[in-house]
Amino acid sequence: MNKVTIMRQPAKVQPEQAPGTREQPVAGHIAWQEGKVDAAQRAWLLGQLPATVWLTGLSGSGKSSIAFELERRLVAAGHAAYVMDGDNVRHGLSRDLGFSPQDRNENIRRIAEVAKLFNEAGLIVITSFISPYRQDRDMARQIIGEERFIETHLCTSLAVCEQRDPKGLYRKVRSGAITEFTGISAPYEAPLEPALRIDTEQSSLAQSVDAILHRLQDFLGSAPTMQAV
Ligand SMILES: Nc1ncnc2c1ncn2[C@@H]1O[C@H](COP(=O)(O)OS(=O)(=O)O)[C@@H](OP(=O)(O)O)[C@H]1O
Ligand SMILES: Nc1ncnc2c1ncn2[C@@H]1O[C@H](COP(=O)(O)OP(=O)(O)O)[C@@H](O)[C@H]1O
Repeated sequence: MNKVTIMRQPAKVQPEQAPGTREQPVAGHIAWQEGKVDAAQRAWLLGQLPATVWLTGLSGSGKSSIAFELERRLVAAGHAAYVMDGDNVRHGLSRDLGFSPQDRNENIRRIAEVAKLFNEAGLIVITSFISPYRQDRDMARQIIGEERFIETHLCTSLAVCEQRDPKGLYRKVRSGAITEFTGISAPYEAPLEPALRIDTEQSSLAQSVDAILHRLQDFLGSAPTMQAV
């Protein structure tokens, strides 16, 4: 088999997490299996470094609109990107979960683990979840890895979100048809030091996406070169 030498190791590529160093202990009799392709080779193949743009904000703050436009712009520029969106994930992966703090925690844990796998496959992942609890976002950061985690707070005010009410949910909340609704009858804990903070009342969709693309520049630059010897 050819031995592969990475000529320029990309700064952001993280070593694989060693088994046994995980936060949660894995069940006994399960051994970590090493693959034969590493993160640097995938980066070379795709011409990008993986990252997760973690959008967080109230319902109606613009998460889905920004996520799908960012994905469109990235793919149009030749990048491998994928959106994980709250409503869509709750149709499948998290269809058994509701909106209690415990269920939201499990939802975010699952999403973070999937985002990590997609990052390991080399993709740029855009997640679009309210993710209202600081502790849950910190868990996601830990699972995905600090270097790859770009926390982006859409800080659009509750008043503006409620005025937009794109799905008519706030109206239903006010009539009592929906309980535990973030921002009204359930908390939203704003990030203290996000990588990016965007108020979609002040920034247009295009300006918001431009700001995230700017922050992603280091990941989209030239890929490391690889030489087979
Ligand atoms: N009680 C309650 N609170 C908040 N949101 C609710 C609720 N019930 C339904 N919805 C709809 O579910 C979407 C949020 O799901 P998420 O997976 O992003 O939520 S969380 O991150 O687990 O808190 C959310 O999507 P967005 O409006 O895009 O934010 C709503 O459409
Ligand atoms: N600058 C903006 N960025 C994103 N969405 C905006 C902006 N200005 C107005 N909107 C509108 O606000 C609504 C946001 O809804 P959505 O993207 O579904 O938010 P969320 O996913 O956070 O619930 C959409 O109807 C969108 O057209």
